[in-house]
Amino acid sequence: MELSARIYVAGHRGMVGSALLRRLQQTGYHNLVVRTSQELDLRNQAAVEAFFSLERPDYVLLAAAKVGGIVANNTYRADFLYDNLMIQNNVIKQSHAHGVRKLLFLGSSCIYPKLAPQPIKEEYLLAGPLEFTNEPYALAKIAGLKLCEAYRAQYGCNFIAAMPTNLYGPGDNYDLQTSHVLPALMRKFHEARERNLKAVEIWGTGTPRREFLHVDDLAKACLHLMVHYNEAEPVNIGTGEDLTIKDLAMLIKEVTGYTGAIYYDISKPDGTPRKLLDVSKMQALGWHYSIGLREGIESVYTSTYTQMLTRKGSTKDSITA
Ligand SMILES: NC(=O)c1ccc[n+]([C@@H]2O[C@H](COP(=O)([O-])OP(=O)(O)OC[C@H]3O[C@@H](n4cnc5c(N)ncnc54)[C@H](OP(=O)(O)O)[C@@H]3O)[C@@H](O)[C@H]2O)c1
Ligand SMILES: C[C@@H]1O[C@H](OP(=O)(O)OP(=O)(O)OC[C@H]2O[C@@H](n3cnc4c(=O)[nH]c(N)nc43)[C@H](O)[C@@H]2O)[C@@H](O)[C@H](O)[C@@H]1O
Repeated sequence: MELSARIYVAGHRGMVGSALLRRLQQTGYHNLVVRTSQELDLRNQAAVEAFFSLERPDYVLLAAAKVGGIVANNTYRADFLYDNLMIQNNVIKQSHAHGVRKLLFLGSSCIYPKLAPQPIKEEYLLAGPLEFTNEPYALAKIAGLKLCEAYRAQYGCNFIAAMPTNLYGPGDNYDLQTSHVLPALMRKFHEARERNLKAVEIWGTGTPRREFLHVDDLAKACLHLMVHYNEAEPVNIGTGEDLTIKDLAMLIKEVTGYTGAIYYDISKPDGTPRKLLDVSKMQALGWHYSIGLREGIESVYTSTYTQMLTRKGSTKDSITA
């Protein structure tokens, strides 16, 4: 990608989109195209066509989606399926219609079967039933990666698909009902310490295992793929290491300095028992993560906590959002 190329970052205000924007700017790309969802609702087919006709980007990074944790996915099942299908169908189709040279589609590790062999290889896709709680979202993401594959087969489009593991970092969602586990526990432990609460509630049994990648590492991986990868098959992006939710809670409890008790609400779903990605394909392409989990959690907590103290950043960044 030439530094002068017109690059559209869809979802630039999100956790991933903003990390992509930071990385592109740090790398010297200066012809970047962005729109908020208020300026351009990507579910609106005519509006997306008009946008592409006006802006004619050379490259597209598709990081716009309806995203949330296990309870949000299981609550807003129709919205997670419909919104994500509409967003990706419109952006991928208009990217073809307007001659975009390369598009990166972001899926998720939840596309794989609930009980896939671990670590999960890309070829395990569709080899078994999905996890119920996020099946709508997973089906949308599978449709997105298949649509990229189909445009490549039929029209020769260079549309590639990355499957990131669970992510965290600046700009994460801290709403306790819709967020993912890591930001949720960071907020819960922080507020419990601030309010001197006796105990913190963890959802589920604490036994599921999860892999976590800092979003700045993901952004580097995405740009690496934009430069070095031109194949149809999706590529897993992760650390190749996981831990139990219980151990994650212990780590976040230690980082936040909370000293109270923990209890488990087993009425909440555990979801997939484990979804550790096989990251050998990405390693073969010459990329490896660099931000360790403890280091990443400490840096996110410190920066978010400082922002909250100085009342900076959008409410989304604030622990008390
Ligand atoms: N977070 C994770 O753990 C994780 C893991 C694997 C994969 N991913 C993937 O990474 C991508 C980004 O996730 P994220 O965590 O960055 O999510 P996020 O923080 O919620 O950001 C999502 C972005 O999508 C935009 N958006 C949503 N609906 C839209 C619409 N109708 N029209 C236009 N824009 C819309 C939002 O724009 P506004 O801010 O302007 O409203 C927002 O900036 C998604 O494809 C997700 O599936 C995320
Ligand atoms: C990457 C994302 O993975 C998501 O699955 P998934 O990791 O289970 O989503 P999370 O919401 O991160 O939950 C991971 C695990 O953490 C447990 N957990 C414990 N305490 C909490 C809490 O306070 N909040 C949350 N949110 N979880 C909590 C939760 O029950 C589950 O077993 C998919 O739903 C998305 O679609 C996406 O694919």
